[in-house]
Amino acid sequence: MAFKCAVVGAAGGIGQPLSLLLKNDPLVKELSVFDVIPLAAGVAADLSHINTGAKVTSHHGFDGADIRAALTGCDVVVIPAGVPRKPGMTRDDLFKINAGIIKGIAEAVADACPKAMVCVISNPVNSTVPIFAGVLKAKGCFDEKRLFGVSTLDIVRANTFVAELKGLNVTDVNVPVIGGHSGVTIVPLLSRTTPACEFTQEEAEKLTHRIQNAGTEVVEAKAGAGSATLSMAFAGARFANSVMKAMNGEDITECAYVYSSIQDGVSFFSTEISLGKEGISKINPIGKVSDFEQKNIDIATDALKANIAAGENFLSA
Ligand SMILES: NC(=O)C1=CN([C@@H]2O[C@H](COP(=O)(O)OP(=O)(O)OC[C@H]3O[C@@H](n4cnc5c(N)ncnc54)[C@H](O)[C@@H]3O)[C@@H](O)[C@H]2O)C=CC1
Ligand SMILES: O=C([O-])CC(=O)C(=O)O
Repeated sequence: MAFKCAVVGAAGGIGQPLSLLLKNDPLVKELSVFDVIPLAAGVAADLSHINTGAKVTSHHGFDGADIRAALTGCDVVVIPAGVPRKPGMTRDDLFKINAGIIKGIAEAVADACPKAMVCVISNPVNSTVPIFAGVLKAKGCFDEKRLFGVSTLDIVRANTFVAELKGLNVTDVNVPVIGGHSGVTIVPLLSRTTPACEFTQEEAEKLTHRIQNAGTEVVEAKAGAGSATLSMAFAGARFANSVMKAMNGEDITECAYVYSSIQDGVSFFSTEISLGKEGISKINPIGKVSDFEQKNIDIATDALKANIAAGENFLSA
């Protein structure tokens, strides 16, 4: 079975290559391209000339009716809408603008496609996902199995950096990355790398630091012109494809930042999740970790408490 998939923020740096990758995904039967800016129509016209199966439709505009029309009938909604970082900013500095953007999109999802699988890319993910959940709860349609904060780029990066260091074929490597998606909340579980790898303490510390700061590496390299777009499009398309494969009955495991009671003290956390026809079928426990990783999990949990509270307070203000 193939699905109707929307990209919200489709004219942006991530949105355009993400839409391209989804247009090329055989599991997408219709690609609904949405952005507030009129460029969405041009992106859709461009994509529509590609001879793959997905039919392309497009909507744009600031009127709530436009986004609701784009979302109607969608099975999967992927959201890279909102402002990216510039050098010197943290992801939390984006909260002021992106919190409001995410709230509006969540209201539209609740009205137009409350049963869709929702994949939130917009930063700060640690706070935008709690905001999304809060809006759906208020609208009476929150299904914790269908809301995902996309942290896949952290896994993609960890796999790449470990393969480079250990001389492995990168497509064989899998490093679970748990916690959240910013700075110290990003916790790679190098001890659980497959295929099994040994790391010295120095290697583990250096790799962890690089994975936690990889977003900043790109922000600085782009020198004011934005943050990761191409690697994020790749990661977002991989995650959406995993969700759709699971909707078709395949057993799939991915890490994602979700509503979870796995970690004491926080209501959202990323661990490995099993995906099925109805979204999350199981949230896997953290499992065995090294002392270094446990210390990082504790630091991440403290930081996440504040990020989640910021999201919840935004809605109650
Ligand atoms: N989760 C992750 O791993 C990553 C997240 N990001 C985040 O993704 C977001 C987007 O980044 P870029 O594509 O580089 O930014 P961009 O500025 O190039 O594109 C954002 C797009 O969102 C659109 N937009 C703004 N408000 C909207 C609304 N209410 N509805 C629909 N579209 C709207 C804009 O018109 C623009 O086309 C940023 O918040 C960034 O921090 C970026 C990289 C990785
Ligand atoms: O660093 C940023 O601002 C964008 C992002 O989330 C990433 O690249 O991981």
